[in-house]
Amino acid sequence: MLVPAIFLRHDAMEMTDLHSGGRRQVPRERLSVVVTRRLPEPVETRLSELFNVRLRTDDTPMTRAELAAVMKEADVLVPTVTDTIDAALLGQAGDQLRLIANYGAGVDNIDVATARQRGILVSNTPGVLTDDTADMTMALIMAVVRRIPEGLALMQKGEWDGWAPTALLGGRLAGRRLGILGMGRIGQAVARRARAFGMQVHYNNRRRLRPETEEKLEATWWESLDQMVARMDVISIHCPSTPSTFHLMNARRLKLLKPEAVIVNTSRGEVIDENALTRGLRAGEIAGAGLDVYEHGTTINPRLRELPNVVLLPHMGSATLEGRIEMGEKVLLNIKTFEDGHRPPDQVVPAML
Ligand SMILES: NC(=O)C1=CN([C@@H]2O[C@H](COP(=O)(O)OP(=O)(O)OC[C@H]3O[C@@H](n4cnc5c(N)ncnc54)[C@H](O)[C@@H]3O)[C@@H](O)[C@H]2O)C=CC1
Ligand SMILES: O=C(O)C(=O)CO
Repeated sequence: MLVPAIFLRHDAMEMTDLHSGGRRQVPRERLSVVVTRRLPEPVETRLSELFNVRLRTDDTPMTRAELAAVMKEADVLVPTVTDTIDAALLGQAGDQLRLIANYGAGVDNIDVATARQRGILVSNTPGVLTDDTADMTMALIMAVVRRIPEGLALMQKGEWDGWAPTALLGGRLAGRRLGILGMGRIGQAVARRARAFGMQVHYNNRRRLRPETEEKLEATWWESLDQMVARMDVISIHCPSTPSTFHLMNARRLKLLKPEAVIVNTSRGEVIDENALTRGLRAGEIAGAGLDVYEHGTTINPRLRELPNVVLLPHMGSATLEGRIEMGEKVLLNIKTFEDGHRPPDQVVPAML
């Protein structure tokens, strides 16, 4: 693996004095940075070299009280996607808290609008986890459509009694219609993979893609999500969790799915009404589901676990060592750029959401 550039720099204690025409290097106090979870070791090491950092010693999430306490002291908070940084916590934050550098692409865990009102910048880690999450999406699509967990269970139980012409028949991906909801970075990476598998790619997005991008992806645009949902064999969700995407896949829309269709979600659980999905799956109105994320965090509808046509993963879409180190690199760059007096390259503002 290539060592990212940020891990090779050693200018932690110096900054260019812009007022003297950039000629003088001036020492300055290091930013105090608090990280809420354990991060891959190279990331923690580099953070410690660059900043006055307080790392988490055990790999448990901070309690709300711990978050409130560190937000009173830090210049920069590095939370992860499971830390809820809401208006109440932001209201108690110390005046010196200037940047929340999220270790994650999704920022639905942070009240970005309130942070902005309080003059606190927010940044995230987009792009570096696109391929990994798209790979996992394809893995989920294949697992559900080709019934991989059922085969696995048979083998693990030692119950396989040999090849049979009619055993565990799934569906062929080639030719199937994939409807992508949210055609941003990950949606487009899924589209490219799906085309390689011979799937027909369709999409609904807040904005239609440029014609050349659409052409390159060989993707068909649907202005109406309802109409797209009703015609697809697979629906894959890649829009962020925002007030406007909450339960976008609600009971009414789930009912539009063809009974042989499957639904996959590696975005955020809140986009699907999980209870309605469970009902639809149990009633045979939806053929299967592959989920990496859940509406209520780790509290998963127990009925989902009982269904053989449902594949559940523990939010591991971006879980590669490479991706997690590159997410750290993004966090480092965002903090360092901010420390140097510029906007973090991955700043998130409410208008983007
Ligand atoms: N499972 C995992 O481990 C991971 C999950 N994620 C999730 O994936 C999400 C997407 O990530 P990216 O593709 O990098 O984001 P992105 O910002 O590049 O793409 C999101 C797309 O959704 C579209 N969108 C927003 N609201 C919409 C609506 N109401 N209807 C239709 N389309 C809408 C946007 O226009 C944009 O094209 C993240 O916000 C995060 O929640 C991201 C990384 C890893
Ligand atoms: O980055 C994100 O948004 C995730 O869900 C975890 O990588």
